Amino acid sequence: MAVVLTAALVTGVVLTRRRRISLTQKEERPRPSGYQASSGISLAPAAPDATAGEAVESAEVTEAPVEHPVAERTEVDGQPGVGDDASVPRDSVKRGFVEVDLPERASEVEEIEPTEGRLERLRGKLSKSRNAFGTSLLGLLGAGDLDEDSWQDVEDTLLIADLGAATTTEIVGTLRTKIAGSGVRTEADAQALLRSVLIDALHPSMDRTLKALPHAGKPAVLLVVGVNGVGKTTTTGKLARVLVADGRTVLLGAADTFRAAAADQLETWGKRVGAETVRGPEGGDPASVAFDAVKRGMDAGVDTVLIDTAGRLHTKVGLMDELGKVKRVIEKQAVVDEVLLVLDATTGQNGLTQARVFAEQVDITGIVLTKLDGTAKGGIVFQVQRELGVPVKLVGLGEGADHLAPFEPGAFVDALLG
Ligand SMILES: Nc1nc2c(ncn2[C@@H]2O[C@H](COP(=O)(O)OP(=O)(O)OP(=O)(O)O)[C@@H](O)[C@H]2O)c(=O)[nH]1
Repeated sequence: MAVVLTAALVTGVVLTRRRRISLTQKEERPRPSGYQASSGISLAPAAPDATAGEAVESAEVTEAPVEHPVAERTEVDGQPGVGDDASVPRDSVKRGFVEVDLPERASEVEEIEPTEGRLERLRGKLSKSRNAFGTSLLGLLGAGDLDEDSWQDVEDTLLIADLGAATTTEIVGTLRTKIAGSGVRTEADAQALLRSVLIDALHPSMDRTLKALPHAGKPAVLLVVGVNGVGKTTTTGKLARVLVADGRTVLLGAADTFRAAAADQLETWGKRVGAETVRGPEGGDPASVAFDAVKRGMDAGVDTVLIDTAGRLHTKVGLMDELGKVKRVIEKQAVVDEVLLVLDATTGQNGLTQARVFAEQVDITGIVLTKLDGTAKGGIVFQVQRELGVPVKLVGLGEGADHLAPFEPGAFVDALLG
């Protein structure tokens, strides 16, 4: 009796539990409305209005029956089958080689952003300089009558933004004279005045064209120099892209023989735009690599040879002499059209010291100011041109492959003033 009762009790408990379990509602997962990649990236169709027509066309293409070379098909119903279940008998004619059109060879060369209007497009990258510079200056000048303290603030703002003492004194002097003469009543007046004074201080008449086109049947040769880590290799690579985008053929010379990684880095940039890179053995003579690169460039008939040199501390006399040698050796067979000095805008005054020493060693024809995106001291542009009498030709505004812009005083000042 006890056994029967126990058995009935156990069966009852189990049935109750089962019922309870079966009563628990299965959690319904929301059904994805479209295709969901397993990595969690949600894929969405393109914006409807812009590509509506295309979307319809492609849908039609997808639904159209796929054409098979019917004559050569052996299966008839398209269903898989094995052994005796196969829809195609074993002894039927075997499927032969079917010619399939291969897709056109994918180009390894990347799309390059047009160079025109880059400074305008990248103006947001100058936001640090704009905040430290334009915003406060406009606030001060637009406030109406300026007392001595306000003028002191204007001066301080320019100095903090790295315009240097001489440029600052000049700009403040001009502003004072012009404001005394015409008066500034609104912020718009202040903006217009400041704009014209700053543009003038950037010497807009300086020749900023990059001498990078072939002449007398020989390629243009550009030498890229500067201290370590300023962005020489990156700039050389970005410059190659600018030229290729313009339809030019380019050859790169890796005259940085100190670091194999530097030559690898340059070669990678070259591959991305389909440009050949000439490099030498690690620790080899950079002048000889530069010579070989120019020779190869002439033989191959390219438009431009870009030579990236090793970063050298301007305080090391031997290395600076070596730079002079690189240039002289190239000149045995071709003219060096540009010597571009790359300066890191974030280093401020130190950049100027470097510039002076490099200028003593080789004739600098243009300055590339890199990393302007990472500093509030965009004013260095004013100073470096004044000190060297050499135009800033290009500015680096980021690590992106196309973050190199031609320097245009008007667009630059507009970006600073917001
Ligand atoms: N934010 C920013 N970074 C830059 C810019 N230009 C270069 N860089 C970065 O600066 C670093 C150094 O650049 P490199 O091109 O290797 O410098 P380098 O002068 O060739 O260096 P060495 O060969 O060691 O002398 C890299 O991380 C670049 O991505 C720029 O305009 N903006």
